[in-house]
Amino acid sequence: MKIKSVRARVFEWKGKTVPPQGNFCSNAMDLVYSNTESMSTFRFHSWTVVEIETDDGIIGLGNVALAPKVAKAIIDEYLAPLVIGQDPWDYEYLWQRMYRATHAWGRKGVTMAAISAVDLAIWDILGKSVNKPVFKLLGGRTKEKIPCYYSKLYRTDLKEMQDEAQKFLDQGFKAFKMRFGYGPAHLQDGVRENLKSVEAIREVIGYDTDLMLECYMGWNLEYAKRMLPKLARFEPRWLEEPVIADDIDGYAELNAMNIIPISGGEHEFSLYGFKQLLDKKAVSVVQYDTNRVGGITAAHKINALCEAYSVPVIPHAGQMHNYHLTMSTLASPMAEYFPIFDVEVGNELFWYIFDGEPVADNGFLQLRDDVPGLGLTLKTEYLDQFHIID
Ligand SMILES: O=C(O)[C@H](O)[C@H](O)[C@@H](O)CO
Ligand SMILES: [Mg+2]
Repeated sequence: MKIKSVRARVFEWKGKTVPPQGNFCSNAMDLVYSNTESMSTFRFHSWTVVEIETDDGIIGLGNVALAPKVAKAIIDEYLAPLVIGQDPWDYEYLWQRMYRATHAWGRKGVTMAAISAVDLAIWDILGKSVNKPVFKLLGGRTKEKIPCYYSKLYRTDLKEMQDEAQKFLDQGFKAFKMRFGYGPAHLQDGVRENLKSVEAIREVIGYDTDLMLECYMGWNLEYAKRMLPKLARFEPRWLEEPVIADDIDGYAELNAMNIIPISGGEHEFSLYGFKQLLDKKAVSVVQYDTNRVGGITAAHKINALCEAYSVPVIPHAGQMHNYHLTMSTLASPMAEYFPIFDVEVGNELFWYIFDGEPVADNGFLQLRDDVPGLGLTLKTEYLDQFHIID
């Protein structure tokens, strides 16, 4: 079996969107002077879909959400020629070809995300070629079903947030992630607002349910150090990305305070990046995303690394490419889950592009043994609401 063609298309959402409501999630731009458009860097309304076809007619599907147009250019110009004509079963060799050929200017960020998309499509082909779901090629079923946490709860009106939490508590979710709206720029008022929002959610979900707190890199080290003791009474399972991804020492310092476990990794790339985080004990929960970190070939290795360091892996965003790794890895106890919503931040766009995503049932997800590959197909229902760049 040989790879015949690689097609990367950008799906730009042109349909209805929910307008941003104030600062509904702190983020790295909050600390930059004159940031009137902080939320615009945070929302992403397009996605790159990669289809790789083999000479025996199998089509593998991959995807990448970071900087979609740039990712497409990297795939078209640099990655496609490296894999066309090759045997997809040589996936490690192909991964190394892509990684090393782009190393001088790639390594992390959008290049690694583009490599991820190609790698995902290759694994989809492998599964389809032997009629097995990808998780069966990675070690198989390590759990009967995957526990998942409800991920949304952006900072809006507190009553609205409470109603949202109640609705999904009633649907059986036993773990929730909420977002902070405020950071250092909002001074003491913002500190109070942040605490009020966590209190409001705990009021609804109680203390027998897990609660995770997301900063999305919108804080700095000094602010995070002040916040940790104040947040401890709410018993969060983790505090996510308190500082920017490059401040690994900052993560390590916060984690060493041993007040709240610190999580991160959704903006880290490659096996080496994760080794650094683990060596420094910078995170207590690893949250790579398979469509950024180097695809399944890289994520599978990172899982082994995390197992050896006894650090759990709870990948970013959920979605099929991550669920297969969660299912096949004992070190991965849970998945993130974005439900179907109107298009707002962008995570939910996955539902509009692909069919095959499992729907949570009572706080659990199931992967089927009888669906080969990654189990995704392109959805036709919303096609007319996308502008597609071929
Ligand atoms: O952890 C997450 O889910 C991410 O940080 C989200 O993708 C981001 O959009 C914040 O909601
Ligand atoms: Mg996050």
